[in-house]
Amino acid sequence: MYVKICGLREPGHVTAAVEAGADAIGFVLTRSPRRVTPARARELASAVPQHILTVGVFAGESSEEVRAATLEAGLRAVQLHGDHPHEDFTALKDLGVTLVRAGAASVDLRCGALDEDLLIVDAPRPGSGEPWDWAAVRGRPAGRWMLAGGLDPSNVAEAIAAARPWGVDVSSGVEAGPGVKDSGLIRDFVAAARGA
Ligand SMILES: O=C(O)c1ccccc1N[C@@H]1O[C@H](COP(=O)(O)O)[C@@H](O)[C@H]1O
Repeated sequence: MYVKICGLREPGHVTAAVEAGADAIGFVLTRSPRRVTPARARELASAVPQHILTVGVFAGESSEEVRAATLEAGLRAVQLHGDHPHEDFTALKDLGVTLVRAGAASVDLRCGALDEDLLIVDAPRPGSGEPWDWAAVRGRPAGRWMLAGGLDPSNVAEAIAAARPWGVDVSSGVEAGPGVKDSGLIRDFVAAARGA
């Protein structure tokens, strides 16, 4: 089970995610209580070993803005939320980073449909921590897609059983309060996802 921990802002929480065995760590570079600057993301990502994917999270920025922030932060993946057209993915191909498309269950759920490398199937409001009907995406074609939206250490095993994803992605569910991560919850989440 591939596990991504998103919205990290403090070095101690990055260390907790690395030590817990996360496969990917996300830095939010768009409007959110978890937003960091590209410079801060670079600083935080410098402590992440090469085998863990560092991801910049965007929602609605232009491909030029995404490109500039990703290069400044030195990240290895770009995650685009919302209705980004195919052209945005095409325009970012030459960055040489992993492209992640994130959208609600109502969008085109075929991974690769817009030339992305990974897909995230999320709640209607990303980063809200609101659970949704995870079982609604069960039976979709197998592929590199992550389930997100309202996951936490106590429900991730149930969500995996319901949706049967390739991976899971969490932000709010490993926080003590809005935008404030909790190292214990990060450890619990990774363990629960891997034990599912
Ligand atoms: O985490 C955020 O603040 C965020 C803001 C804007 C777009 C995406 C964001 N995070 C992504 O949202 C889901 C997780 O949401 P939840 O809080 O666990 O319910 C996941 O895809 C994050 O990468």
